[in-house]
Amino acid sequence: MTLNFWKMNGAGNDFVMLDNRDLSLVLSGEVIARLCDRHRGIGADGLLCVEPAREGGDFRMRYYNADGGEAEMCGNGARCFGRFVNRLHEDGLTRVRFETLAGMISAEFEGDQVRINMSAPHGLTLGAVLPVGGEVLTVHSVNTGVPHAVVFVEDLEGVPVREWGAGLRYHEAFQPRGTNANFAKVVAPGSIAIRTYERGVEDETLACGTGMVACALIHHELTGAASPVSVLVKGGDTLRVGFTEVAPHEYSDVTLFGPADFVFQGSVTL
Ligand SMILES: N[C@H](CCC[C@H](N)C(=O)O)C(=O)O
Repeated sequence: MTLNFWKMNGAGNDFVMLDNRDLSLVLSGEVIARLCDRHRGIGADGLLCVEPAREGGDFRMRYYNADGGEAEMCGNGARCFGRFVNRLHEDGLTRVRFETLAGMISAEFEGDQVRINMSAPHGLTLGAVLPVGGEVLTVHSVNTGVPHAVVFVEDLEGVPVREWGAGLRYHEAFQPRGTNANFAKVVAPGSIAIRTYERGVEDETLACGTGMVACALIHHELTGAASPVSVLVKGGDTLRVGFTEVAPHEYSDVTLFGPADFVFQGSVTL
């Protein structure tokens, strides 16, 4: 089997992109993990497939983590997915709606920047006190398409992200599905910096879109910071998270605005 792919990058979170509109590709989790392997494959944090719509969208987005497991949603991946399907239509689209396991997502294009309208966040909780890695952390959580734990710290650079991240990712409080783990610090009101340990990558990534949204919403919850919140990620990009608080701890019109770049095109024969 020969796969023609694009490698794309959303603020440092990187992906293999496949056009499977004819549903001819049937890839096992093992093959996806091999494609994402940084030593034995192309190398990526995840893989996205374009599939035909089933529920009224323009397309269906399938997202798989680097370990080959399917996840409900990927914020950086959704921006790349939007640009990828636009490229498949000779960049003739201005807006695209796509189905995900987390609900309908839409993307609008501004050059190489993309604004996505996220699914409604849910399950927001504040202030759980959890033992992690020999420390006791104050942990907030919210599902922004996938589950996220959020810990605000003073010294972001000093956080043992792999140790604390894995500790939260596998913590009993977040089982059976586990969670992504984010560590954030306030740079200024409405401006935060974050680092993320991603479920299914099982390591820190240079950016996590759903994690940025989770941290921005928690920042608003804790400080009242207005929309949009600027989020500086490990890879050095700053993205914007917009939202409307429609009731206490309830949000609509949640958007994520940032880059989605084509890196290279290729083909692999398996
Ligand atoms: N690793 C996440 C999915 C990808 C999230 C991240 N890459 C993003 O940009 O939102 C999970 O399994 O919940």
